[in-house]
Amino acid sequence: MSGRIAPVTDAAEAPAKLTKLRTQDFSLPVHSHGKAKVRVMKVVRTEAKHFCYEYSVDTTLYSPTYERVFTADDNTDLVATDTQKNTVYVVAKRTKADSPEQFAVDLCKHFLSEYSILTGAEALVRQVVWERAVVDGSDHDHGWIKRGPEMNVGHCKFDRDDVPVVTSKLQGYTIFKSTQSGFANYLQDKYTLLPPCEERCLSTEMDATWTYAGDIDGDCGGSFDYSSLRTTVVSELTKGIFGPASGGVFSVSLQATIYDAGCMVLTACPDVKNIKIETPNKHYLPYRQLETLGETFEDDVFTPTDEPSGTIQCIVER
Ligand SMILES: O=c1[nH]c(=O)c2[nH]c(=O)[nH]c2[nH]1
Repeated sequence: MSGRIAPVTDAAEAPAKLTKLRTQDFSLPVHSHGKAKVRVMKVVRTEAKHFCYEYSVDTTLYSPTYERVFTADDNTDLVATDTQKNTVYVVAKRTKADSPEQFAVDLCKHFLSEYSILTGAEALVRQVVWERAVVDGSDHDHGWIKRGPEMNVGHCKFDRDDVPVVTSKLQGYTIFKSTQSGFANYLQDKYTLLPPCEERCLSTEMDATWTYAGDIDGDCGGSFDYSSLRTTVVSELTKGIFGPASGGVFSVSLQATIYDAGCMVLTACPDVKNIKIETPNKHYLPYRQLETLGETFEDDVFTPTDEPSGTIQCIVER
């Protein structure tokens, strides 16, 4: 936005402005407008404890009528992207959402009920994960810590006269296994340098995206408890990758491990229709030069590398 605000002159008096240079019109099959990365922190204060929800929100609005904004210099009834930004704060004030999914549904619902010109609304809500601090073994009532790049993401696409379609994502869930992983029996040819191994470290910055099986209540999208479903999804993924706390589970490949974990999610969560798991395989390479330095490599000193990474992914569906 420019800092200079010129008064809007009466169109009848104003000299005509040159507004287009095109010599031909073409069709406009796709258009939308929205605001990206609106950051908001909502603090909920109860007598016993506080809760905090930090979000970065993208909104997108749809209306075929808005074609005229692109093609005919006509901004009539356009919900400005600045208004969309303000709406994020107003809905944050009013919402009872305790999940990014529910906040996304509430935002879409607000836009559709407020502006009849809209045929659809979309919200992408990325939640920064603040972890309650633990002091002397107890959960702190208002202290928080942020660890790692992890985000909880909720997405809602709500077309008028349809039901909201919600997708959930766990982004940047970064894990490391210091044993119980190997990789062998793969194709060996003249291009292969990697030695097979029965013992290695396994690490990934996982993204998991899941969709829901049943219809969401068209009125408010409130029929799923997204927050507790997410807790179950994350705990099944964690269990699937690491195995039991004592002893773990052996990973033959990242492929086999993420399929196993995906199946566990679908078994534990009947409301989840499918889950996409994306795992860049971050390699911890044995630092074998230790031997040249007079030390012995005993599966203990590694060089962390995340580039290049393997890109292992799958969708597991019921
Ligand atoms: O779990 C793995 N899967 C692969 O496909 C692969 N490829 C590779 O070089 N290392 C690994 N590890």
